[in-house]
Amino acid sequence: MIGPEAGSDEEANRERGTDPESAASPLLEVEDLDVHYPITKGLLRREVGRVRAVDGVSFDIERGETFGLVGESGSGKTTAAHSVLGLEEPTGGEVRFDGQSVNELSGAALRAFRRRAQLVVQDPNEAFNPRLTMGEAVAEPLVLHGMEDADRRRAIVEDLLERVGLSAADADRYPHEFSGGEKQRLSIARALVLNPDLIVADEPTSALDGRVQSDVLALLDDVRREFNISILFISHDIDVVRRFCDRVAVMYLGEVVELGPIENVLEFPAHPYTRLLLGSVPSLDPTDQQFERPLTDTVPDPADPPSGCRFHTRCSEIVPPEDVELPWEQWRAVVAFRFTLQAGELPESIAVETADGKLDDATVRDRFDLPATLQDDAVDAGVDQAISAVIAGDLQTARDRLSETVPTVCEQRVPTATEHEAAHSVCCHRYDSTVEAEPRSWER
Ligand SMILES: Nc1ncnc2c1ncn2[C@@H]1O[C@H](COP(=O)(O)OP(=O)(O)OP(=O)(O)O)[C@@H](O)[C@H]1O
Repeated sequence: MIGPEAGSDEEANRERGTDPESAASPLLEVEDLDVHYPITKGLLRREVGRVRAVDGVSFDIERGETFGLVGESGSGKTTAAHSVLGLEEPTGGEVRFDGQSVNELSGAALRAFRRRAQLVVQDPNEAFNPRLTMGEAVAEPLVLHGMEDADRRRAIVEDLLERVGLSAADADRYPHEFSGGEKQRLSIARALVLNPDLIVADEPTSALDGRVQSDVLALLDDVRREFNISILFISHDIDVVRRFCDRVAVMYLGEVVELGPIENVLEFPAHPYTRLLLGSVPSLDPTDQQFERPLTDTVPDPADPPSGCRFHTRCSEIVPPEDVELPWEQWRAVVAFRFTLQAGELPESIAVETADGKLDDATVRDRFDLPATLQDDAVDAGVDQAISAVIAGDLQTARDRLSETVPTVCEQRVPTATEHEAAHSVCCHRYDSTVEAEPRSWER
């Protein structure tokens, strides 16, 4: 073993989860996790709202598995990761490690957990004290956990440095003498020194260049295999997750919208948000189909998330009301108009022309790809009124008119997780048998 000596075999087995009873359950279980941050106001710090950074998130991680959490910045990945490590107290739900609730751990059990679950952060420059040699830095957790024998610490550190592709002599060098990639290798060595069962890697390669990124990913993969370590891998980059993870959960505004085996989710993405993330990965193949753009680029504020499906304000697959009869392109143009106005993303030219009193119906239609007449009479009338309101500079009336004209189930009901394929679930109304809408086809 790499780290400090364990006690009895039974204890060691229990700690590493290799006794038959604990090995049967996942190493990590995250159940209905909420982390809400209060928004306060005034001297008395009165709570006026909450940032729902993580909202009802559930997933498991098996022993030796690499599980990815992917989503845009602000989707709640880091907050979820910090709760897994017990660094952030959940507002609701539970994190269980080897069957035990992380937030109820204390004394020896808490110390054991701190040993068994380690964090590797994004920026290796922040991870090391410039005044400590790398040997001292990597050995620090051993000291904190009571290993007094300096020769033994040194032997463990030298062995680890070689395992992560550096040399034993590097133990005597200081952080500034290493490149970013080498420092990230050293962070991994430090995470390994206590013989962990779980490594939480928060964007571990996003501060590194392409080639170095691949080397660090390969190293993480090697140590996972060699030591049967589970990895919770956090990234905004779906392509990195594809190369590295066994399963993935896609997060949007604090919620998991799709979860399943990596090849399944990324080859047959069911959720429009997953499709959007995949579409934003540039393809080397020019014959690849271009994906539909989101309705708007504005990511809503997690302190005030949209009702129903949180993605509906950007979703290019948003479900039309049952009584609306429009060709797909017209429906898409109408909802893009609606949610662009709602997000306040009015094109600058329109804002200027409104102020000058020069805006007319044809210009608004042109900017929003709206035809002169829409095929559905009721929608046509509502859009006419909304355009008149935009020309008059009354955006609130325009928004109200459009939300009355094209209400959608996506804003009215919260979608629940539906089984899409084996072990693959998706939260989208298009997969709900009670909603009159089929999933749209996906081709890459
Ligand atoms: N301590 C805090 N107080 C208030 N809001 C917070 C706090 N920490 C995070 N948030 C908010 O919670 C949301 C989720 O943040 P988080 O850092 O978990 O997202 P992320 O997906 O990891 O994004 P990034 O990749 O940018 O770190 C964001 O809107 C963020 O502003």
